[in-house]
Amino acid sequence: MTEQRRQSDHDIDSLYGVEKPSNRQRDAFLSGSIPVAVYGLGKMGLPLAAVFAETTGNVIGADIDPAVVEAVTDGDCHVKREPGLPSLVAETVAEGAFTATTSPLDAAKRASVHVVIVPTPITEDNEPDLSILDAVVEEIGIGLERGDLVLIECTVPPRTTADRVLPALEGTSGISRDEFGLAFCPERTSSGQALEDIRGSYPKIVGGVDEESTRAANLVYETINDDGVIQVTDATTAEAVKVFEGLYRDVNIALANELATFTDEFGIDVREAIDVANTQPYCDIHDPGPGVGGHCIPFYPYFVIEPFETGAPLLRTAREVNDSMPSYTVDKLREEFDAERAGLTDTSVLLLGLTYRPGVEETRASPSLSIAEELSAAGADVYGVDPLLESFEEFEERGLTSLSLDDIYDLPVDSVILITPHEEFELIRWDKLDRTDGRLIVIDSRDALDQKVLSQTSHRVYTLGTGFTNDV
Ligand SMILES: NC(=O)C1=CN([C@@H]2O[C@H](COP(=O)(O)OP(=O)(O)OC[C@H]3O[C@@H](n4cnc5c(N)ncnc54)[C@H](O)[C@@H]3O)[C@@H](O)[C@H]2O)C=CC1
Ligand SMILES: CC(=O)N[C@@H]1[C@@H](OP(=O)(O)OP(=O)(O)OC[C@H]2O[C@@H](n3ccc(=O)[nH]c3=O)[C@H](O)[C@@H]2O)O[C@H](C(=O)O)[C@@H](O)[C@@H]1O
Repeated sequence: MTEQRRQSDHDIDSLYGVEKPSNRQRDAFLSGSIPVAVYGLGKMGLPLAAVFAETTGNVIGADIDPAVVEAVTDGDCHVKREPGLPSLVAETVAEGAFTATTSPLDAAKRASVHVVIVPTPITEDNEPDLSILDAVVEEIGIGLERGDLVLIECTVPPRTTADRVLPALEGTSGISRDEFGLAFCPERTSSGQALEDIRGSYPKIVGGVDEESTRAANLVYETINDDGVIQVTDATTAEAVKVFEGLYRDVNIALANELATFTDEFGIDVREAIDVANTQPYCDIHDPGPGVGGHCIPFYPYFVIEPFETGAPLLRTAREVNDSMPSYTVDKLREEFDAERAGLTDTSVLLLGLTYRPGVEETRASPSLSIAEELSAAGADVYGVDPLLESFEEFEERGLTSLSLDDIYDLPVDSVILITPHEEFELIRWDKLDRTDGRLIVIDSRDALDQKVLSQTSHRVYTLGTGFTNDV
């Protein structure tokens, strides 16, 4: 770690508009004489701050959550299931390369490079909520100095950096826009592989509000991203790149989900048809499932649908299709119980996997939330297992009773819906799961269950996008 740092170059303490050769600026950045502040130390911000600390030796993390700051200060890693992150946080904190504060203003006054990676959620009305970003930008503006560089990494609607952040920084700091740098440099990382992605699974994108901002941002990210940096025309282009990645994904998943609803009428395994269609290079249909969760993909479409006049019928329709999948999943189960003329009332349903995807302890927009709600409303007894979750409050509010994986064998369960295929579910002993009166109905919404194992049971298994796969 320390061998990366060059001889300290104390007469360079900022990057924007500095009339020094780029290699001298790079050496100064690597020597730690240009302090970096990272605002937001969550799933994305903590690994990012740790990598900058490893690289420059001089990072101040700012997070308004005292528990987060306390953990970092103690060298602890509060973000779970990120390979390599606990040791990197411990090392960089022990080395004095990484400190944390609950005051963004304190960080802003001490840093010359400001990296913002705080939440940019949407409101109940699906409007982008940039209030957290605005708050951080205001603090940075107060602490801003000439030559500073501000890098926005959190996903925002196109035009936010140029039309909202830039004027806010000028207004709060009193410094004119040609005396500090501002660029949009989207975070393209996936939870569970954050360090690998940040260090260069794919290129970093940078787009500045002016050429000098783009140049300075490029210099910063070239020090941490081994796959290189793509400089785009401006900040809005960079914002569009990030949002387009997410929009592509939401629309593509919607196509896969809509195709899956043809399974029974076509009488085919739609998943097989998708896999084979994807064997030619210009087809990449994604996987059908019970819905699209997380705090990114389900929300990015609203960063384009809501703030702009231009119509977005395709984006809206894709959201409707994906948002219909939890009900579609419940309907598959309902059809089964209706066939027995029992309906869902007083049946017991076990939900396997409540987070939005395997291995990530996140439940925002998770399909399991609406599936639990709909089943409870239909009069079913709903149980749920998720080995990643410690709190089930938002599910209990929806009528779900949480269980540990070991408890499921004592349950008088009539049906099981596999929603999120955590690897722990591979240990389930399906032959020990039995229904009191009749055959256990299993809905595999992710095509994740071992059909060989299930074929040795009498369970009726319906796989979303495939149909019945064990209908003896
Ligand atoms: N989670 C993901 O997979 C990805 C997220 N992103 C972007 O990164 C942003 C952050 O995502 P995560 O790290 O997952 O969120 P997170 O919820 O895990 O962490 C956000 C952190 O920001 C802190 N925070 C909130 N308000 C603050 C303020 N005013 N000042 C300082 N810190 C504040 C919170 O205490 C929390 O620790 C997202 O909004 C998204 O735009 C981008 C790519 C991937
Ligand atoms: C294009 C892309 O892969 N973007 C990533 C995505 O990460 P995220 O954690 O949101 O996971 P995801 O794999 O997109 O899954 C989102 C949701 O969609 C579902 N999903 C995903 C892929 C698929 O074929 N079918 C499907 O139903 C998942 O089950 C999940 O509920 O969004 C991140 C983000 O932008 O926040 C981004 O940085 C990540 O690289």
